[in-house]
Amino acid sequence: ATPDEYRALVDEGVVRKPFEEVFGEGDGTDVMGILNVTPDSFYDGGEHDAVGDAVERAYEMNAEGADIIDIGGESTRPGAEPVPVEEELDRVLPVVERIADDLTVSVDTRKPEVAREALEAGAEILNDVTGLADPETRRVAAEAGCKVVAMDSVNVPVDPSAQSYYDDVVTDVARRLSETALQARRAGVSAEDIVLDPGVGFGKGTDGDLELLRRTDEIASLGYPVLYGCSRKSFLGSATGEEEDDRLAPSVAAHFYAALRGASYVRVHDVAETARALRLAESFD
Ligand SMILES: Nc1nc2ncc(COP(=O)(O)OP(=O)(O)O)nc2c(=O)[nH]1
Repeated sequence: ATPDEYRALVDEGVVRKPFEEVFGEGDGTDVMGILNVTPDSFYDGGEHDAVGDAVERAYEMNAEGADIIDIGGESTRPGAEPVPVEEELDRVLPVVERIADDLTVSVDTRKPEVAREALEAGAEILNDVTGLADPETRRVAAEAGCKVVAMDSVNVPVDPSAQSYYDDVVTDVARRLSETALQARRAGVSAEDIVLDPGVGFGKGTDGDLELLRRTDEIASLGYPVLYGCSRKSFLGSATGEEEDDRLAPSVAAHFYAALRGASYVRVHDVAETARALRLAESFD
Protein backbone atom coordinates (compact mmCIF):
# COMPACT_ATOMS: atom_id res chain seq x y z
CA ALA A 1 0.00 0.00 0.00
CA THR A 2 1.24 3.52 -0.70
CA PRO A 3 1.29 6.02 2.17
CA ASP A 4 -1.90 7.67 0.84
CA GLU A 5 -3.73 4.34 0.50
CA TYR A 6 -2.49 3.39 3.95
CA ARG A 7 -3.69 6.68 5.44
CA ALA A 8 -7.15 6.00 3.96
CA LEU A 9 -7.15 2.54 5.59
CA VAL A 10 -6.19 4.09 8.94
CA ASP A 11 -9.00 6.66 8.58
CA GLU A 12 -11.45 3.82 7.89
CA GLY A 13 -10.10 2.04 10.99
CA VAL A 14 -9.15 -0.93 8.84
CA VAL A 15 -5.59 -1.05 10.17
CA ARG A 16 -4.46 -0.22 13.64
CA LYS A 17 -0.79 0.62 13.46
CA PRO A 18 -0.05 4.37 13.48
CA PHE A 19 0.86 5.59 10.01
CA GLU A 20 4.23 7.06 11.03
CA GLU A 21 5.36 3.77 12.57
CA VAL A 22 5.01 1.97 9.25
CA PHE A 23 6.19 4.70 6.89
CA GLY A 24 7.76 7.26 9.16
CA GLU A 25 10.40 7.46 11.86
CA GLY A 26 9.48 4.49 14.05
CA ASP A 27 12.19 3.37 16.44
CA GLY A 28 14.22 1.36 13.99
CA THR A 29 14.29 -2.37 13.50
CA ASP A 30 15.17 -4.72 16.35
CA VAL A 31 17.51 -7.66 15.85
CA MET A 32 16.51 -11.12 17.10
CA GLY A 33 19.62 -13.31 17.37
CA ILE A 34 19.11 -17.04 16.72
CA LEU A 35 20.33 -19.38 19.45
CA ASN A 36 19.69 -22.99 18.47
CA VAL A 37 20.20 -25.36 21.37
CA THR A 38 19.78 -28.48 19.21
CA PRO A 39 22.21 -31.40 18.75
CA ASP A 40 23.53 -29.98 15.47
CA SER A 41 24.41 -26.72 17.19
CA PHE A 42 25.96 -26.90 20.65
CA TYR A 43 25.31 -30.41 21.78
CA ASP A 44 28.15 -32.73 20.81
CA GLY A 45 27.19 -35.72 22.88
CA GLY A 46 27.80 -33.91 26.14
CA GLU A 47 31.58 -33.73 25.53
CA HIS A 48 31.65 -30.34 27.19
CA ASP A 49 29.35 -27.77 28.75
CA ALA A 50 26.74 -27.20 26.04
CA VAL A 51 24.71 -24.88 28.28
CA GLY A 52 27.80 -22.79 28.97
CA ASP A 53 28.54 -22.51 25.25
CA ALA A 54 24.96 -21.45 24.52
CA VAL A 55 25.06 -18.84 27.30
CA GLU A 56 28.36 -17.53 25.97
CA ARG A 57 26.91 -17.24 22.45
CA ALA A 58 23.86 -15.41 23.83
CA TYR A 59 26.00 -12.75 25.50
CA GLU A 60 28.19 -12.54 22.39
CA MET A 61 25.12 -11.82 20.22
CA ASN A 62 23.94 -9.26 22.73
CA ALA A 63 27.31 -7.52 22.52
CA GLU A 64 27.10 -7.64 18.72
CA GLY A 65 23.77 -5.80 18.81
CA ALA A 66 21.02 -8.38 19.33
CA ASP A 67 17.98 -6.84 21.08
CA ILE A 68 16.38 -10.28 21.59
CA ILE A 69 17.85 -13.80 21.94
CA ASP A 70 15.62 -16.42 20.31
CA ILE A 71 16.17 -19.82 21.92
CA GLY A 72 14.97 -22.88 20.00
CA GLY A 73 15.31 -26.50 21.10
CA GLU A 74 13.76 -28.10 18.02
CA SER A 75 14.66 -27.44 14.42
CA THR A 76 11.63 -26.51 12.29
CA ARG A 77 13.30 -27.61 9.05
CA PRO A 78 10.95 -29.84 7.05
CA GLY A 79 11.67 -33.43 7.91
CA ALA A 80 13.58 -32.53 11.08
CA GLU A 81 13.39 -35.10 13.87
CA PRO A 82 10.50 -34.20 16.24
CA VAL A 83 11.77 -33.57 19.78
CA PRO A 84 9.86 -34.93 22.80
CA VAL A 85 8.66 -32.30 25.30
CA GLU A 86 11.00 -33.40 28.10
CA GLU A 87 14.04 -33.29 25.83
CA GLU A 88 13.11 -29.85 24.47
CA LEU A 89 12.66 -28.59 28.05
CA ASP A 90 16.05 -30.02 29.06
CA ARG A 91 17.69 -28.15 26.17
CA VAL A 92 15.91 -24.81 26.55
CA LEU A 93 15.22 -24.15 30.24
CA PRO A 94 18.80 -24.20 31.57
CA VAL A 95 19.78 -21.52 29.04
CA VAL A 96 16.70 -19.35 29.63
CA GLU A 97 17.30 -19.48 33.39
CA ARG A 98 20.93 -18.38 32.96
CA ILE A 99 20.33 -15.35 30.71
CA ALA A 100 16.73 -14.14 31.24
CA ASP A 101 17.70 -11.72 34.03
CA ASP A 102 20.10 -9.85 31.74
CA LEU A 103 18.78 -10.35 28.22
CA THR A 104 15.42 -10.22 26.45
CA VAL A 105 14.63 -13.83 25.61
CA SER A 106 12.14 -15.27 23.17
CA VAL A 107 11.43 -18.99 23.10
CA ASP A 108 10.98 -20.58 19.67
CA THR A 109 8.65 -23.52 20.30
CA ARG A 110 5.47 -25.14 18.99
CA LYS A 111 4.66 -26.82 22.32
CA PRO A 112 2.47 -25.11 24.95
CA GLU A 113 4.29 -26.94 27.75
CA VAL A 114 7.66 -25.59 26.60
CA ALA A 115 6.13 -22.12 26.14
CA ARG A 116 4.66 -22.14 29.64
CA GLU A 117 7.84 -23.25 31.40
CA ALA A 118 10.14 -20.99 29.39
CA LEU A 119 7.90 -17.98 30.14
CA GLU A 120 7.89 -18.93 33.82
CA ALA A 121 11.70 -19.15 33.67
CA GLY A 122 11.88 -15.56 32.42
CA ALA A 123 11.37 -15.57 28.65
CA GLU A 124 9.36 -12.49 27.62
CA ILE A 125 8.37 -13.47 24.09
CA LEU A 126 6.78 -16.61 22.65
CA ASN A 127 7.90 -17.25 19.07
CA ASP A 128 5.59 -19.84 17.49
CA VAL A 129 6.12 -20.95 13.89
CA THR A 130 2.59 -22.41 13.86
CA GLY A 131 1.06 -18.99 14.58
CA LEU A 132 -0.37 -20.17 17.92
CA ALA A 133 -2.44 -22.80 16.10
CA ASP A 134 -2.77 -24.81 19.31
CA PRO A 135 -5.55 -23.33 21.51
CA GLU A 136 -3.54 -24.34 24.59
CA THR A 137 -0.65 -22.18 23.37
CA ARG A 138 -3.02 -19.24 22.96
CA ARG A 139 -4.19 -19.80 26.56
CA VAL A 140 -0.58 -19.91 27.80
CA ALA A 141 0.27 -16.65 26.02
CA ALA A 142 -2.89 -14.89 27.24
CA GLU A 143 -2.24 -15.96 30.84
CA ALA A 144 1.42 -14.94 30.67
CA GLY A 145 0.58 -11.59 29.06
CA CYS A 146 3.74 -12.04 26.99
CA LYS A 147 4.59 -10.75 23.52
CA VAL A 148 4.00 -13.30 20.77
CA VAL A 149 5.53 -13.70 17.33
CA ALA A 150 2.86 -15.46 15.29
CA MET A 151 4.35 -16.88 12.11
CA ASP A 152 2.43 -18.05 9.06
CA SER A 153 3.22 -21.63 8.23
CA VAL A 154 1.21 -22.63 5.21
CA ASN A 155 0.96 -26.24 6.32
CA VAL A 156 -0.87 -25.18 9.46
CA PRO A 157 -3.94 -23.40 8.01
CA VAL A 158 -5.64 -21.27 10.65
CA ASP A 159 -9.05 -22.33 9.40
CA PRO A 160 -8.74 -25.74 7.72
CA SER A 161 -11.90 -25.13 5.70
CA ALA A 162 -10.56 -21.83 4.33
CA GLN A 163 -9.01 -22.37 0.92
CA SER A 164 -6.46 -20.03 -0.60
CA TYR A 165 -8.80 -18.00 -2.75
CA TYR A 166 -6.04 -15.89 -4.17
CA ASP A 167 -3.38 -16.70 -6.67
CA ASP A 168 -1.29 -14.02 -4.94
CA VAL A 169 0.89 -15.33 -2.12
CA VAL A 170 1.13 -11.98 -0.30
CA THR A 171 -2.64 -11.53 -0.21
CA ASP A 172 -2.99 -15.15 0.90
CA VAL A 173 -0.42 -14.85 3.70
CA ALA A 174 -1.82 -11.45 4.76
CA ARG A 175 -5.30 -12.95 5.04
CA ARG A 176 -4.08 -15.89 7.12
CA LEU A 177 -2.00 -13.59 9.35
CA SER A 178 -5.04 -11.37 9.97
CA GLU A 179 -7.04 -14.46 10.97
CA THR A 180 -4.16 -15.62 13.17
CA ALA A 181 -4.08 -12.25 14.95
CA LEU A 182 -7.85 -12.26 15.47
CA GLN A 183 -7.74 -15.83 16.79
CA ALA A 184 -5.03 -14.83 19.32
CA ARG A 185 -6.94 -11.72 20.38
CA ARG A 186 -10.14 -13.72 20.87
CA ALA A 187 -8.13 -16.01 23.18
CA GLY A 188 -7.10 -13.01 25.27
CA VAL A 189 -3.74 -12.04 23.80
CA SER A 190 -3.51 -8.22 23.75
CA ALA A 191 -3.29 -6.61 20.32
CA GLU A 192 -0.16 -4.69 21.30
CA ASP A 193 1.57 -7.96 22.21
CA ILE A 194 1.20 -9.43 18.72
CA VAL A 195 3.99 -9.45 16.13
CA LEU A 196 3.18 -11.07 12.78
CA ASP A 197 5.65 -12.98 10.61
CA PRO A 198 4.97 -14.11 7.02
CA GLY A 199 7.05 -17.27 7.53
CA VAL A 200 9.59 -16.91 4.75
CA GLY A 201 10.89 -20.38 3.87
CA PHE A 202 7.81 -22.15 5.17
CA GLY A 203 5.92 -23.63 2.25
CA LYS A 204 5.75 -20.68 -0.11
CA GLY A 205 8.51 -21.68 -2.53
CA THR A 206 11.33 -19.47 -3.80
CA ASP A 207 9.04 -17.21 -5.85
CA GLY A 208 6.64 -16.84 -2.92
CA ASP A 209 9.46 -16.01 -0.51
CA LEU A 210 10.86 -13.39 -2.89
CA GLU A 211 7.38 -11.86 -3.35
CA LEU A 212 6.85 -11.71 0.43
CA LEU A 213 10.18 -9.92 0.82
CA ARG A 214 9.55 -7.60 -2.13
CA ARG A 215 6.16 -6.55 -0.70
CA THR A 216 7.17 -6.28 2.97
CA ASP A 217 5.27 -2.97 3.15
CA GLU A 218 1.96 -4.74 2.50
CA ILE A 219 2.53 -7.19 5.36
CA ALA A 220 3.73 -4.28 7.51
CA SER A 221 0.50 -2.39 6.82
CA LEU A 222 -1.72 -5.07 8.41
CA GLY A 223 -1.67 -3.04 11.61
CA TYR A 224 0.83 -5.12 13.65
CA PRO A 225 4.62 -4.99 13.88
CA VAL A 226 6.15 -7.60 11.59
CA LEU A 227 9.19 -9.82 11.87
CA TYR A 228 11.11 -11.13 8.86
CA GLY A 229 13.31 -14.23 9.16
CA CYS A 230 15.24 -14.64 5.88
CA SER A 231 18.57 -15.58 7.43
CA ARG A 232 20.53 -18.08 5.32
CA LYS A 233 17.33 -19.47 3.82
CA SER A 234 17.40 -21.42 0.57
CA PHE A 235 15.43 -18.87 -1.50
CA LEU A 236 18.39 -16.51 -1.06
CA GLY A 237 20.68 -19.11 -2.57
CA SER A 238 18.36 -19.73 -5.53
CA ALA A 239 17.85 -15.99 -6.11
CA THR A 240 21.56 -15.13 -6.02
CA GLY A 241 22.99 -18.25 -7.56
CA GLU A 242 25.32 -19.13 -4.71
CA GLU A 243 23.63 -22.38 -3.75
CA GLU A 244 25.97 -23.54 -1.04
CA ASP A 245 27.77 -20.52 0.37
CA ASP A 246 26.80 -19.17 3.78
CA ARG A 247 24.41 -16.70 2.15
CA LEU A 248 25.69 -13.98 4.49
CA ALA A 249 25.55 -11.14 1.95
CA PRO A 250 22.03 -11.87 0.65
CA SER A 251 20.82 -12.42 4.25
CA VAL A 252 22.07 -9.00 5.35
CA ALA A 253 20.74 -7.37 2.17
CA ALA A 254 17.32 -9.00 2.58
CA HIS A 255 16.92 -7.75 6.15
CA PHE A 256 18.25 -4.29 5.25
CA TYR A 257 15.56 -4.09 2.58
CA ALA A 258 12.83 -5.46 4.89
CA ALA A 259 13.77 -2.87 7.52
CA LEU A 260 13.47 -0.04 5.00
CA ARG A 261 10.05 -1.39 3.92
CA GLY A 262 8.61 -1.52 7.44
CA ALA A 263 9.79 -4.65 9.27
CA SER A 264 10.08 -4.00 13.03
CA TYR A 265 12.12 -7.13 13.76
CA VAL A 266 14.54 -9.36 11.84
CA ARG A 267 15.57 -12.85 12.99
CA VAL A 268 19.18 -13.56 12.09
CA HIS A 269 22.21 -15.81 12.64
CA ASP A 270 24.72 -13.09 11.74
CA VAL A 271 23.97 -10.42 14.32
CA ALA A 272 27.00 -8.11 14.02
CA GLU A 273 26.77 -7.70 10.24
CA THR A 274 22.99 -7.24 10.32
CA ALA A 275 23.07 -4.72 13.18
CA ARG A 276 25.61 -2.63 11.28
CA ALA A 277 23.51 -2.68 8.10
CA LEU A 278 20.41 -1.64 10.06
CA ARG A 279 22.30 1.35 11.47
CA LEU A 280 22.74 2.46 7.86
CA ALA A 281 18.99 1.97 7.24
CA GLU A 282 18.20 4.05 10.33
CA SER A 283 20.49 6.82 9.14
CA PHE A 284 18.14 7.25 6.17
CA ASP A 285 15.34 8.34 8.54
N1 LIG B 1 9.36 -16.29 13.86
C1 LIG B 1 10.14 -17.12 13.14
N2 LIG B 1 10.69 -18.20 13.72
C2 LIG B 1 11.47 -19.04 12.99
N3 LIG B 1 12.01 -20.14 13.57
C3 LIG B 1 12.79 -20.98 12.84
C4 LIG B 1 13.03 -20.70 11.49
C5 LIG B 1 13.88 -21.60 10.69
O1 LIG B 1 14.24 -22.65 11.50
P1 LIG B 1 15.41 -23.60 11.16
O2 LIG B 1 15.35 -23.89 9.70
O3 LIG B 1 15.36 -24.69 12.15
O4 LIG B 1 16.74 -22.82 11.33
P2 LIG B 1 17.14 -21.62 12.24
O5 LIG B 1 16.37 -21.78 13.53
O6 LIG B 1 18.62 -21.77 12.38
O7 LIG B 1 16.71 -20.40 11.47
N4 LIG B 1 12.52 -19.62 10.89
C6 LIG B 1 11.73 -18.77 11.62
C7 LIG B 1 11.13 -17.60 11.04
O8 LIG B 1 11.30 -17.28 9.84
N5 LIG B 1 10.36 -16.81 11.82
